[in-house]
Amino acid sequence: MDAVNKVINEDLQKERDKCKFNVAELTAFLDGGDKFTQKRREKENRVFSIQGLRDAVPDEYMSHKERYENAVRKAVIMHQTLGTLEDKTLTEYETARLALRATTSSAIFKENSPLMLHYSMFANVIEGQGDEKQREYWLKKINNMEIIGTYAQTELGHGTFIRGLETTAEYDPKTEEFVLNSPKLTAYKWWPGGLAHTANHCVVMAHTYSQGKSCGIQPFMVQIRDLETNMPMKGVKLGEIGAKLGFNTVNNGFLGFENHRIPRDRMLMKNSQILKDGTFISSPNSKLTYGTMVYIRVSILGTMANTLGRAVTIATRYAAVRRQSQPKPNEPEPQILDYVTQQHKLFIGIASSHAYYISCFWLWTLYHRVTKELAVGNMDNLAELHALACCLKATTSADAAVLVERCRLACGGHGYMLSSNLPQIYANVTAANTYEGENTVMLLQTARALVKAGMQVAQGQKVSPSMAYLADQSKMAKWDSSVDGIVKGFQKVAAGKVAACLASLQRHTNNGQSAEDAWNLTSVQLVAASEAHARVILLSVFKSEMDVQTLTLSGETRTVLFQLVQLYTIYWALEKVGDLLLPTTTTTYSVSICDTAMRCDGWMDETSLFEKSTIQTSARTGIAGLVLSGLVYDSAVYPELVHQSLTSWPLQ
Ligand SMILES: CC/C=C\C/C=C\C/C=C\CCCC(=O)SCCNC(=O)CCNC(=O)[C@H](O)C(C)(C)COP(=O)(O)OP(=O)(O)OC[C@H]1O[C@@H](n2cnc3c(N)ncnc32)[C@H](O)[C@@H]1OP(=O)(O)O
Ligand SMILES: Cc1cc2nc3c(=O)[nH]c(=O)nc-3n(C[C@H](O)[C@H](O)[C@H](O)COP(=O)(O)OP(=O)(O)OC[C@H]3O[C@@H](n4cnc5c(N)ncnc54)[C@H](O)[C@@H]3O)c2cc1C
Repeated sequence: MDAVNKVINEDLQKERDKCKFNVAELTAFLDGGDKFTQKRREKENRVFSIQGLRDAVPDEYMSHKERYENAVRKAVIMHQTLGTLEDKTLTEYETARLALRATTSSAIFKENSPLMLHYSMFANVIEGQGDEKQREYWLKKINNMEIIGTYAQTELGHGTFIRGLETTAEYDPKTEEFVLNSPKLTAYKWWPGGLAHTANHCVVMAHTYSQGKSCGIQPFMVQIRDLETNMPMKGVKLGEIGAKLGFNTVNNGFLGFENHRIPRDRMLMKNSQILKDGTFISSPNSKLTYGTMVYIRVSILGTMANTLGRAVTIATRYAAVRRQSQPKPNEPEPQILDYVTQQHKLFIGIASSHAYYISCFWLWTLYHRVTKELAVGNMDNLAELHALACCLKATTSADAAVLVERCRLACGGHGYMLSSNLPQIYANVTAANTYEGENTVMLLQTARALVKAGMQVAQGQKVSPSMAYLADQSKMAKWDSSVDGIVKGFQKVAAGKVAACLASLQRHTNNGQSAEDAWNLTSVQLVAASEAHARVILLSVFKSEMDVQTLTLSGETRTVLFQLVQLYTIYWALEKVGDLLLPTTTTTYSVSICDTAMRCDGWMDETSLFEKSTIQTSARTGIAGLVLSGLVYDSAVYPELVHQSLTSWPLQ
C-alpha cells in the first residue's frame, strides 16, 4: 500500500510543485480576504474532524430507510457542530459570501440533508414574507431548531405555473381562521424537501379566498406534525414521494389538507394582508411573494461553482495520477493530464467554476441592493434582478451538469464508480436544471425582459444596465482575439437574436396569430436569445470583475486568473462559432480571430482558433497547478475524500 500511496502522491506533488502563483493569495482572493479563509477553514476543519460523519458502510449499500436515518444522524451532528452558522461580526453580504465558499465542506453533508430546505428556503421565506412580529416570533424558533421546516409550493399538478396552484386557503371571519384544503389529488403538495418525515412546519403557498373573492397565491406558516409525537396534525396527510435520481436523503414528500384550520396570523403578511373582517390588502407587487425563489436562484450560481469545482478537483487530480498508453516508444506511460484532449475536457471546468463564483458574488451584490430598495418600496430594479437570476441560474446549472458529466467521463471506468463521488455530484447538479424554476421556463422569463428591452431600444428609450448593449448599433469593427473583442461579438450575437425574435413575433402577429401563439411559435428563438444574453453577462462580468478585483494580486496570480478568463472566453467562442460568424439581422461584421481575417459568411478555420485556445504548456502547468495546489478547493478540505476515492479505486 505504501508503494501505491507513494506513486500517487509523487505525481500529485510534482504537479503542485510546478505551481507558479501564490496559493494562499488566490485562496484568500476567492474567499474574500484572509479573515474569511480563516473562518472557512475553521468551519471546515470542525466538520471534517468529526468521526461521526463517516458512514459505517457506503450509503449505497444501505436501504432507503437506513440512508434516511443515517442522514438524520449526520444532520444532527452537523447542526451541533456548526450551530446556527450565524456570525454576528459579519455583514449580510459577507455572511452570504462565506456561506457560498463554506458550503464546499458543509455542502457535502448539508445538500443531501433532510434539513436542506430548513436551511435554504424555510428561514429565508419567513425573513422575506413575514411581517415584523412574525419574523421576531418564528426566526428564533427556526434558528435554534425548535421547529423544522420546509417550503411547500409545488404540487403534483403544478410546479412551474404558480398561479395554477390548487391548494386553497379560505378565510373564515367568524373564527378568524383559514381553512386549508387539497380539493383534488393534483392539489397535493409534491416534492418539498424534508416534508415526508422530517419537517413539523412548512410554508404553504395556497390559492387564497376571502369574502368570496380570490386573493391570489399567498404564503402560510402551517404546523403539520405534533412536536411531541411527530405524527401528522388533524386534517394533514403526509408521505414520501419515493426514490429519485439523487438527493435520496433529502426526504422529499407529499402533503394533503382536509379542512385543516389555522389562525389568521399564520398568513405571512409582510406584502399582503387579510384583516380580521376578511378585507384583503394586496401587495404593491404580487411578485414579491416569489422573492425566496429569486434568492435561491442567485445562490444556485454559487452552488454550481462549488459543485463543479468539487468534480473538476477530483477529475484533475485523477488526471495527474492516472498514467495510460505509450505514445512514445520506450518512454513511461504519460500522465493523462498531458493529453491535450484531457486538458480540453477539464480546464473549462476549472475556468467555469471560477466564472460562476465571480458572477455569483456580483449578482449577490445586486440582490442585496435590490432587497434594500424593496424594503423602502422602490421596485425599480426588481425586474432586472429577476431577469438576471433566471437566465444565469438556467445557464450555469445547464453548463455545470454537462461539465460534471464530462469530469466523470474523463476518469474512464473509475469515474463510473460511486466511490469516485462523481455520479452522486452529477445526480445533484443536474437537479438544478429543474428545481427553483425549470430552465426553459427561466430562460423564457428573461426573454420577456429582452423583448421588452428590444422594443424600448427601437423607441430610443433607456434600458436596464445589463441590457444596455442592445442599444449599441456600432458596426462591428475587425476583431482581435482579445477577450473584450469576443465579448463584443457575443453582445452583437445576443442583440441580433433579440432583433430576430422581435421580427418573428411581428411576422406571426401580422399573419393573424394571437400574441400568445406568436410567442409560442418564437419560443425556441427566445430561449436562444436568453442564453446568448446570459453568455454576455457571464463573459463580461468574469472579465470586468477580474480587471478590478485582481489589481492588488501578485503578477503570477493575476496571470493564472486571466488565463482562466481567456480560456473561458475562447472556449465559448469555439462553442458558439456558428453564431459569431453568421451575419446578424442588425449588423454584419468581419471576424478576425487569431489574426486570420475571416469574412462573416465565410467558413471558419477552426484549427487556428483551436490552437489559440489550446492550453500551452506553461498555461497547462499554471491552470493544472491551480487545482492540484488545492486552490480550486482548499486541499486541506478534501484530503480524505479524494485520497479515499483515489486509493479505494482499483489500483493501477
Ligand atoms: C446542490 C444543491 C445544494 C443546495 C441547493 C440550494 C438550495 C436548493 C433548495 C431548494 C430545492 C428546490 C426548491 C424549489 O424548487 S421551490 C419551487 C420553485 N418553483 C419555481 O421556481 C416555479 C417557477 N415558476 C415561476 O416562477 C412562475 O410561475 C413564472 C414562471 C415566473 C410565471 O409566473 P406568472 O405569474 O405566470 O408570471 P408571468 O405572467 O410569466 O410574468 C408576470 C410578470 O411577473 C414578473 N415576474 C415573474 N416572477 C417574478 C419574480 N420572481 N420576481 C419578479 N418579477 C417576476 C415577470 O417578469 C413578468 O413581468 P412582465 O413585466 O414581463 O409582465
Ligand atoms: C430535486 C428537487 C427538489 C425539489 N424541491 C422542491 C421543494 O423543496 N419545494 C417545492 O415547492 N418544489 C420543489 N421541487 C419542485 C420543482 O420546483 C419543480 O419540479 C419545478 O418547478 C418544475 O415544475 P414541474 O416539475 O411541474 O415541471 P413542469 O413545469 O411540468 O415542466 C415540464 C416541462 O414543461 C415545460 N414547460 C412548463 N411550462 C412551460 C412554459 N410556460 N413554456 C414552455 N415550456 C414549459 C418545461 O420546460 C419542461 O420541459 C423540487 C424538484 C426537484 C427536482
